[in-house]
Amino acid sequence: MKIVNILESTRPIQSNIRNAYIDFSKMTLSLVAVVTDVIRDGRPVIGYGFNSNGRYGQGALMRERFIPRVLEADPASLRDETGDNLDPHGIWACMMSNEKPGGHGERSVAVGTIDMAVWDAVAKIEGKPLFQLLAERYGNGQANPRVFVYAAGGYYHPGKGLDGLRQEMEGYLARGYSVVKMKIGGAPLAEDCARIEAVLKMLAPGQQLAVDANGRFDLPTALDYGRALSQYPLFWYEEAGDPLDYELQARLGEAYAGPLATGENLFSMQDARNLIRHGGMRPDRDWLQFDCALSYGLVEYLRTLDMLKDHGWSPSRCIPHGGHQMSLAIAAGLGLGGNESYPDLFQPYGGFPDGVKVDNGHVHLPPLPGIGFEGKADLIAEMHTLAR
Ligand SMILES: O=C([O-])CC(=O)C(=O)O
Ligand SMILES: [Mg+2]
Repeated sequence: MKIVNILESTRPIQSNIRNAYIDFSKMTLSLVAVVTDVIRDGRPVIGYGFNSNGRYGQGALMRERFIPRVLEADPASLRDETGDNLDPHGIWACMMSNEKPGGHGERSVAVGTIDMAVWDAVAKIEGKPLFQLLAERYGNGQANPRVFVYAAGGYYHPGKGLDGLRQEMEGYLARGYSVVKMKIGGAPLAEDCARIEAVLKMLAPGQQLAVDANGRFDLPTALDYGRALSQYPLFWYEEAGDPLDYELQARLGEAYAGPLATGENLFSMQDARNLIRHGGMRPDRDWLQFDCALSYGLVEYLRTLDMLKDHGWSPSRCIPHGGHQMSLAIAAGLGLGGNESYPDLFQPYGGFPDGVKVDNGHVHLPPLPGIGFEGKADLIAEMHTLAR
């Protein structure tokens, strides 16, 4: 068996929201299809992938380097030891041939997006859900398809105001989420505190709020916010400072007792390891948000999970950024703490298979072959425009 083609296309996911750092008025992503010559139910098996919001489409890199390397390789070097399926690790090594170490953000999104499509194809060829395949190959053999999810939103939005924020959060809570997240750092501290208090007042026992500064603060501002936020029972305080400022993260962790979260903008095992080595993150309460779709894919994420284990961290402290089904599958297969979701944003890419309901902050993944994209009608329709 072999890969016969890899297609990519840049697709819009723009909206008029804003976080503390960027607006999403021109946001795009790359959609990828890995077409194989394996036939199932009379059709070729095609794996699909896409990158998470926040980093734009990656077509140029894919077309110039990563796709030709795979298509020009000896197909035998990309198969697993059975010869009947692809080897994601071999394909990853092929994509990364003639690439120097370091500088990960330059290519980690392009590689991670193709890697997602490869895993989708591998699980479909095996005829099982990716979460089950992962539990069998890398986990304890037993997947847990019930996964914690939280609702991310609470963006700054022209004319939104406190009423708009409350309405948005009410919608998430009514849909069964128990944790909701909102942006901070895009308004003065006093205004952000008023926004936070407006949401906290709506929460019932067992429901919690997380806040996300998107890397906006210098150390004094991160600490000022930390002092103000410590009066609230927050689920977490996310990405206070620049993602690569491990010293800031460590100083904040000494001053702020509540849970901190970060990692969505760390794009390799080595960067994640620097956070663990130097960022003062606390394995008993903090959260790690590395997103495989931005950071070289699941092949690299497996290395990151190994690194975490070596440093005494449980995979249950990981709740990835991005709100895609790939991380849901990893969470169910390998025991992550849950996954982000954007109930009303970045559609049709985010979310769950049709009919999956959030119940008490959890979803139950249906046993669809692959990552599960075929279970989401609007998403698979978009994917079919690329290849079917
Ligand atoms: O606003 C964004 O860039 C997305 C983000 O930080 C998140 O989902 O945590
Ligand atoms: Mg974030």
